[in-house]
Amino acid sequence: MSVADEDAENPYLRDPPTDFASVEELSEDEAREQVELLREAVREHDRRYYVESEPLIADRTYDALFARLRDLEDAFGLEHPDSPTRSVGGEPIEEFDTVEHVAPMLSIDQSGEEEDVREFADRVQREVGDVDYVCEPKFDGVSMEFVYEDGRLERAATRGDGREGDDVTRNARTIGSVPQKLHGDYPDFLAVRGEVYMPKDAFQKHNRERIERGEEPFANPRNATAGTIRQLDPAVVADRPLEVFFFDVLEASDLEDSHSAELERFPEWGLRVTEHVKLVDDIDEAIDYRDRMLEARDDLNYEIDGTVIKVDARDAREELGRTARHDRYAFAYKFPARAEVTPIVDVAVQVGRTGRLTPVALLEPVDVGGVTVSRASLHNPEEIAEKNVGIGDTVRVQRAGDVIPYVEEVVEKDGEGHYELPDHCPICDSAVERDGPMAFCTGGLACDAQLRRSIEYYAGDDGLDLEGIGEKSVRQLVDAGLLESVADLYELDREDLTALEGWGETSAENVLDEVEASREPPLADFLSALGIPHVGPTTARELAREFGTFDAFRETAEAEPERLEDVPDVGETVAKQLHEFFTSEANAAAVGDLLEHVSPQESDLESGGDELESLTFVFTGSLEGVTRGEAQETVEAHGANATGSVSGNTDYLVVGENPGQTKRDDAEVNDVPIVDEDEFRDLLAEYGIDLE
Ligand SMILES: NC(=O)c1ccc[n+]([C@@H]2O[C@H](COP(=O)([O-])OP(=O)(O)OC[C@H]3O[C@@H](n4cnc5c(N)ncnc54)[C@H](O)[C@@H]3O)[C@@H](O)[C@H]2O)c1
Repeated sequence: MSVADEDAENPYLRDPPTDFASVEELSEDEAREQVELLREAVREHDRRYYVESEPLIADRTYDALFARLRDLEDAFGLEHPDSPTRSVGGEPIEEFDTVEHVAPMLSIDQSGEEEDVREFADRVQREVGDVDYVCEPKFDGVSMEFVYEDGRLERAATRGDGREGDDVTRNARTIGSVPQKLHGDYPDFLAVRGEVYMPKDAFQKHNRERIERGEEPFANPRNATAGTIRQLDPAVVADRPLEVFFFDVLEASDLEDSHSAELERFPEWGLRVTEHVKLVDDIDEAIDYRDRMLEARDDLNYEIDGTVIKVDARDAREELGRTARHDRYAFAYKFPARAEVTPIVDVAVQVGRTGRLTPVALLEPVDVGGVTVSRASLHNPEEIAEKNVGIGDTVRVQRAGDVIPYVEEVVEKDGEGHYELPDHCPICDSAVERDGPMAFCTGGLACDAQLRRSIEYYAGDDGLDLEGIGEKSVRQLVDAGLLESVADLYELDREDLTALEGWGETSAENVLDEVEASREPPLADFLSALGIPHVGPTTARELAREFGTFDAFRETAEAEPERLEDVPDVGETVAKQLHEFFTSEANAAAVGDLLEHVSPQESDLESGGDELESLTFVFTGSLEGVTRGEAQETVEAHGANATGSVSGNTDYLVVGENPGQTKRDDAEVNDVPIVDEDEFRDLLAEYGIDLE
């Protein structure tokens, strides 16, 4: 990418500005540069949104970037056929067959402003005269093409880039409202467009189950749908409740002469249509329709983000034509973002690494500062009682920085009383105990949630950073009975792993190599990996620096905890936590088991200088001659930071053998230089540092 400063991140990727200087204030060169950055960012946002289903920014922010790009292209004559303003959506993904659509699946021109809707109607009037419009809800789901030949479902595909999409027929067949066979007097060939979605109630239930199983919940029903339809295993899709509304004919061997006439036939053929379709004869009525739907929105069991106004007559549609991106016969009149006040639909309980229970409110999705929020923390039972929050209450939701949203206050009380935590753990059924304002599951590592989280932490960014061991694989390994403690990681063997679904020789080998390479971790990493409350990588580094060996540290923690307070970063609370941790029988046993397999190295954190100060390194894959932990320790000893994940603040990603894909992708997105081991050694040599 051609950015002036190679190390700078594209400013439109994360937290981009949405207020721009007027286009007249830019010189041509500035405009060109901004257009280039915007194109690159919009392409990346499209990929994250359509392909990964994990957008980085809110839709409103994306819309502002897109509009800016279009404005600049128009004002400076910079249109280009490869610009994202000239195409739709994302590329198809590799795992599915790519299929060409029967007819292009375009996007819809859209706005939340009444004056833009009127402008659309004026243009229609100018070009084709008076028309009737069909008004429909704009479903916020995933757009798909369904092809029926002789009444049989032959193919279902995602929109992809509008021309080609992913063939997800096997998944679509598991959706109850997608007929395998049409009824009545259907055309021999029929390609229809429909929107697949997850009903709101099913979404809440599904998210609750995910939270309680310790999985990451989906941000909103649209993401849940997109993530589900792209599952490789149709059984997973069948297990998740999806529905469809059909809303357009893409092509048919026998066409009606209006959209409304076609829609009327859909139910006759078994194609589900929303009951809210309305035929109107002028734009004022279409605007009224949108206002009424805005009021009805919360009563529907599916998400809508506006209404679509479509010219009814087929010949007028044809005459209006299309641009590369959208059909000119339709316009989406979007709803404004929701207010940050919303009802609590349900409460799920999350169990953390230390057994702490966190109640999570499941909300009707609501817009908070441009981000759709569908869950919010209720923190702890004391706070719930204080705020008197219960299921059904309407609450105000807040977000503070990156922290997960929380319920600030009740604005409308639905019933008496407040939510009470269960007295048994939802995962392992052990008794729940209160400790001050908080509640804990007493199951310890016998509780699957605590066990999984401890292992994930040990293997995670703040622990020993074992690539290939993350949330999904830990769940699989625990469910298969292969891990009953953190130490069991060191007992895994090839046969166990390759017998698991989705594991091949290579992935098994990589994980075993990672585990093997972690047998002599730097002391600081080992201390952090134990997951002792309040002891993260920074405190662990200070402790390692102070005590040098694990035994010296443990003895002090057990016998003279007050001495720990001499260490920077350690106060009375942390010293007490450390003492309690090492004097608990269960923890002592768990640490003892680990030490059978692992020998933390003596720390020499003090020995370096500060040559690498202000640099941040991330390592991935295995290096020759040294472990990743040792490489990290070396750069840290010389004043640099070594972190577990790549962000805009990373200076170098050092890539060894079998590197992780996510870190590489993140480095590319953030424009972080990627160096191999030789380059890394050369870089250190420039500072007179030898990697041994
Ligand atoms: N946050 C991000 O990074 C990001 C990235 C890309 C796109 N987006 C968002 O996606 C949207 C643009 O995506 P898009 O091009 O898919 O447009 P869109 O989803 O807003 O509108 C077009 C879609 O509307 C659907 N639709 C629903 N009901 C319909 C009906 N009754 N009739 C016709 N079509 C109907 C169609 O399936 C069609 O695909 C924007 O709102 C944008 O903010 C966000």
